Amino acid sequence: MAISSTSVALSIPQVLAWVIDHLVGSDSPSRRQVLLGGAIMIALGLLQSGLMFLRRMLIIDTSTTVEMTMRMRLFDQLMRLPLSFHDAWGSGQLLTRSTSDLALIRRWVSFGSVQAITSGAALCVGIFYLSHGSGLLALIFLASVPVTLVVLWRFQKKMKALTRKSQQQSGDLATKVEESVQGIRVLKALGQGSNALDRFKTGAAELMDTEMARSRAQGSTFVATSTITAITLAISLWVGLRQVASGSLSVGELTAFFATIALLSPHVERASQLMGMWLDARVAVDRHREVMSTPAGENIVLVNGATVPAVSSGEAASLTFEHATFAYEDAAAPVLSDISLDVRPGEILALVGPTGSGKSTLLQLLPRLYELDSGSIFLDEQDIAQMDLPELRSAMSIAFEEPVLFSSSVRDNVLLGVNRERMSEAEQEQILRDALRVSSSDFAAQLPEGVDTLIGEEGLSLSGGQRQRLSLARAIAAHPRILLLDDPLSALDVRTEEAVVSMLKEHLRHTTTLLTAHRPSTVALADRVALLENGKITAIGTHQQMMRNPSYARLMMLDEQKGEVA
Ligand SMILES: Nc1ncnc2c1ncn2[C@@H]1O[C@H](COP(=O)(O)OP(=O)(O)OP(=O)(O)O)[C@@H](O)[C@H]1O
Repeated sequence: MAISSTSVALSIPQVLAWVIDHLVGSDSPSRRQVLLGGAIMIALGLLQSGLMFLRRMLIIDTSTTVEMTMRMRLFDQLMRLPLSFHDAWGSGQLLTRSTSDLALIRRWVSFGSVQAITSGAALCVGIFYLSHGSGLLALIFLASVPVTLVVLWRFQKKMKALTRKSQQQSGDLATKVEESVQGIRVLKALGQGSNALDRFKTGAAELMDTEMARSRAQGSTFVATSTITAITLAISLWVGLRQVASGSLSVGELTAFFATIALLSPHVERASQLMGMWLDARVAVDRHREVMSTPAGENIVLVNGATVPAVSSGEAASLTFEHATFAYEDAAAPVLSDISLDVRPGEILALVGPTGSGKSTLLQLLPRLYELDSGSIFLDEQDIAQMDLPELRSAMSIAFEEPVLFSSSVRDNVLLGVNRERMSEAEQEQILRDALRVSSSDFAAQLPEGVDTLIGEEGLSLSGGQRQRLSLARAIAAHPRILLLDDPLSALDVRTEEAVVSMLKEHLRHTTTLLTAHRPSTVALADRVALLENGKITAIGTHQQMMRNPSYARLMMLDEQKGEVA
């Protein structure tokens, strides 16, 4: 459509030449000839408009589909990428890559690429028509093309670096906004709002400088290409008039030449703008590829509708660690080294150790949020490294130290890991009630709309303890074969903790549970305790046996004292 409409537009000057040479130049043009000339020009104009309309209609669907597909694939990739990737990337960078970068790509697909085709076609058809009239004039125009290309080549070299810088700075700025909004309470409480604003201003000013440099480069290139076009026109006019005077060119042909040039020059002048748009899209595609080409390895979410299996309940499983060693990326030393440990089916094992000893890390190795560097972990007799991730993860659920709730109802948050499709409403209701009861989340019934109250970022704010209890309810609701609890009761008062501990103990009889704990009252849940020090298990036994271990006794006593003070 683009090529057709451009060809039609460029054929109008040819009709104009015929009108001038045969009608204006003739002594007595017939009424029929005048009407025919006018009718042909109007018909061509209408045809061109119709083709342009179709061109726009056709590209809308394609460009929005391209954008949506890329966005979905990016989100899918983000879900699959390992935690080590997310640890290293700022959230703002991922945000801009999934929003504004994709909008730049859509702009190129829907407008830039079509414009490039239109300009290319215009130049080819235009040069054909120009050479048809006067070869010399066509040569003058052609001579300006390499000069324009050199200007554009220099422009794109400069512009590419600036475009990359600008998109990177936009991402950094988005990260700053995200962090400040997330940490708004800390900033306000510490009176750091103005400092945060200063940091933001610095980032915004840097982005503005880059954008100004881009605009300057674009502006000066526009001036340069326009000047080249103007000089070409001036030379053509001088040569053309001499040719008309000498009779080697008709007035109609000269008029057609200038009418054609008038149609071509916006394409040449707009070349820098088009190139800017192309570079925007190209850099955005490179940035998109950076995320997409990172090996994901997690076959868990599929764009085409396959769903992740929910947590499946079943027999409690045994867990065996054999010389498991793990180091975070770029860390000098392993966080966990040579861990060997047996957890029996249905056993509750507490991991106790000083802050930073690697307890949370050990829990996160089980669903393979991080992969072991050496050694193995067996679930029953199966090496988890050989298991399908969906199968492995459906055997367990985890409550993290930082309880995360989604913008949804209490019900949806608690039943997140439950396979609701295969359950009746009554069964779901029963599971929800049990999970809320065991986690002592009776406050949910008092919320404005009970368990249907919207919570999370866009809903009602809950206290730290309430969030922690709902997070615990979510972990236990699915009755997993293995339950991982990362200091699940740390935000609860002593009395609530006691109530939860006694109910949990009963509830977890058929679940293998690994929990991290600081307080003796939480350790009371466990059948056995493992002491983790500097990434190694240094002792294991029941709480009573372990109290003979001086390090363990010191840790427990310190925590008991803290509890009493509190
Ligand atoms: N995502 C991460 N990337 C790099 N290092 C990390 C990461 N998470 C934790 N660490 C480091 O690993 C070590 C162990 O952290 P971990 O959270 O497992 O300790 P912990 O025993 O659970 O501590 P706490 O009792 O305070 O929760 C710490 O030194 C920490 O700085």
